[in-house]
Amino acid sequence: MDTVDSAERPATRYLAWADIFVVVYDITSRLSFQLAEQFLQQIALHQSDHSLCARENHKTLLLATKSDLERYRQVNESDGEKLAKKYSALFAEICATGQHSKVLHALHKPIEQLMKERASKRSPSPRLYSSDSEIQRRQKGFSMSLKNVARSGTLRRSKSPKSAQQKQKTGSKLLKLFHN
Ligand SMILES: Nc1nc2c(ncn2[C@@H]2O[C@H](COP(=O)(O)OP(=O)(O)OP(=O)(O)O)[C@@H](O)[C@H]2O)c(=O)[nH]1
Repeated sequence: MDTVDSAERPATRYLAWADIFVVVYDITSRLSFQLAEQFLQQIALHQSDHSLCARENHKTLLLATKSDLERYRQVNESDGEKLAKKYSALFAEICATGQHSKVLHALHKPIEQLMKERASKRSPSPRLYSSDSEIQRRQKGFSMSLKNVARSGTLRRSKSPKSAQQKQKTGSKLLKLFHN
């Protein structure tokens, strides 16, 4: 995701649906590092309260770019690592203009981890996932509601002969009128 767009809407709108957050800073800019921490804080806050979130869990990757510009470095690699650790994020220093394989590897890691975690949480069979007692409870609840429906139907049906008689009476009155 790119949190900067032409509409200048708040970046927090991504928090509800994102599976993976990639927070990028520039090693030649201390300010970008500080901003990265602010984003990490927002993500951590969101993760502690899932009430607005449709996702089960997330992964966060803290990505430091411009590792080729060593002479302009303002943020040590260890500072990046520490920050990532503080927010339980993955960390990588990359150079966008250099080896693409390193960039790809860094981006692939959180995807891989998330998929593994979700696969291990998912049950191989839905029948095994719900306990037998849970299934029985649901079946009991269902049959109870069926009984209630049937009961209310019987009540209605007990009223219906009366109304059928009334209909018949009205019909015969109308026929008499026509005959007359
Ligand atoms: N040398 C070097 N330059 C980079 C690297 N990553 C990005 N740049 C350069 O930094 C500038 C900004 O890169 P962008 O990817 O546009 O950064 P951004 O933060 O998305 O910028 P905005 O879209 O303007 O907000 C461009 O000129 C890039 O070529 C890197 O790893 N090394």
